[in-house]
Amino acid sequence: MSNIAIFGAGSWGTALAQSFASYGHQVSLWARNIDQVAKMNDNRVNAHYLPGIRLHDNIRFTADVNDTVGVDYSIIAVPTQAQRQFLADHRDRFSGQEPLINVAKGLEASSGKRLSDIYNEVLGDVDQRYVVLYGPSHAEEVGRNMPTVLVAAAHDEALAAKVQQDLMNENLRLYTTDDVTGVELGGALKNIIALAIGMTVGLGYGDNARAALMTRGLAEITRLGVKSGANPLTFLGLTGVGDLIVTCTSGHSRNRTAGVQLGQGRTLDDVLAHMGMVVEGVPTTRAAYERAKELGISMPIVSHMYEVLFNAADVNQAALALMTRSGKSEQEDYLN
Ligand SMILES: NC(=O)c1ccc[n+]([C@@H]2O[C@H](COP(=O)([O-])OP(=O)(O)OC[C@H]3O[C@@H](n4cnc5c(N)ncnc54)[C@H](O)[C@@H]3O)[C@@H](O)[C@H]2O)c1
Ligand SMILES: O=P(O)(O)OC[C@H](O)CO
Repeated sequence: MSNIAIFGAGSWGTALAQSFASYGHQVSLWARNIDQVAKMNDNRVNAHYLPGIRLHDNIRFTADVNDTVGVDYSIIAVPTQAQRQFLADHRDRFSGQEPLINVAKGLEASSGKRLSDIYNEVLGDVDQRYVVLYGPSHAEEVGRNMPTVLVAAAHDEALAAKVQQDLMNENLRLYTTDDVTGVELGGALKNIIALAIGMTVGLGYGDNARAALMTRGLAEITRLGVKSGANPLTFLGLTGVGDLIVTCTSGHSRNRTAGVQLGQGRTLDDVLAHMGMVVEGVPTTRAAYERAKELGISMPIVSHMYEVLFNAADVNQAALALMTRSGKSEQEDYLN
């Protein structure tokens, strides 16, 4: 059994802590907020982020990162836009040898960078320690040990295999891959499509529109991914199609929920102010839009989402513009 530190006691960090602790691992769950740590210690519940679940006795709570030195794995569940500062603030803590498992999904809005790039920039070359653990997974289910299947991606295939061997349990099956780029892009970009799907729900569109958006959204994700060096097959796997399906169809999805509210006519500021949880698709839309421009690739859904989110474009007009683009061959432009 492993000693695991999890940084970020939001819904995802807490759910993973519960899953690992339930199967015998010792988990230290770090939160930046001392009051939250005190409450979790007293009540063994994360009332805001994962209500209704009694947290396992193998989890200890701390607000001190240095209280977690010497663990076998560090898992970072801090939201994407906060990770650069978080790593920089605690650079010494992360200068050890243990694998660093990132579970946040997104691209940095200010730079368009993937999280593996940010880790290398802030901590030095950590490619041989870096793992990304993604796949179709909502905290509300993982926290209840409901069957879930993820992918551990690492440049070092032996490391991915070790994570699989050490952390897999009967309700959390892990596959491995060395396609870090593909996994990171699939997990980040699906959030934009979930926002778009939510908007169609809010607007009262039907199932046909949602199936089309998921399918053509996957084409855009694959196009950006392959241009960035990813394996196209990754986007047919758990961190591509799999994550797209769960986020676009589940009532648990934060991005889809935010999209529904936008489709109902609420403003972005209002929606984000009342979500109470991170909506990674919003900053990632900005990053993906800029990346697509840089790489010279066509991402029409992402472009219209950018206009709707950041330039107050009308969402019905955006849908009409997508529907009335010039006729295309389905496969011809798939990767261009
Ligand atoms: N919730 C899920 O089901 C789920 C599943 C898979 C992946 N993820 C990913 O995990 C990441 C976290 O998502 P979440 O759902 O737990 O978010 P959340 O909104 O539930 O929680 C975010 C947590 O991060 C903390 N935080 C915010 N800014 C911080 C900072 N500057 N420094 C340190 N801590 C900070 C908050 O206090 C909170 O504890 C996201 O990238 C998300 O895409 C979430
Ligand atoms: O579906 P969301 O928007 O809550 O995102 C959470 C996870 O990334 C789903 O795998």
